[in-house]
Amino acid sequence: CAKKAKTPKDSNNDLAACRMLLSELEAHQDAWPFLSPVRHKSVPGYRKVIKKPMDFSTIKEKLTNNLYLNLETFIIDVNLVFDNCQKFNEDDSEIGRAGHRMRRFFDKRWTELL
Ligand SMILES: Cn1cc(C(=O)NCCCNC(=O)c2ccc(F)cc2)ccc1=O
Repeated sequence: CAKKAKTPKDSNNDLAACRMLLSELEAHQDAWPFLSPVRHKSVPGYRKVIKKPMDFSTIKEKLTNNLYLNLETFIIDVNLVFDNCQKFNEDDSEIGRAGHRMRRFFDKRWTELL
């Protein structure tokens, strides 16, 4: 089917949805490893292994500075947080488990928006 043209209203709705989703992520009890950038000085190997660090505070900053074109580009950054977490942490670790729980929560919430 033909792509629906994006109106300014659609973009504003996307922006509101991103803000809402981000605030729910930040409020989640398992969000603590993702609230601020990983301090690579105190996490050996992180800077070498993770090429594109991302965290919820950086996403919030990008949202505030209008750097997300739409819901899709926002979801790409949120998934980057969880992909980085899976890459660097064992599944059976505190932070690894938190990452899996947060990804499951996020997938459920944004699909409820569609
Ligand atoms: C995603 N990731 C995070 C870490 C990591 O060490 N992250 C900081 C944990 C310590 N930070 C807290 O405990 C905290 C932070 C904010 C807050 F509001 C309450 C508690 C290491 C590897 C990795 O892949």
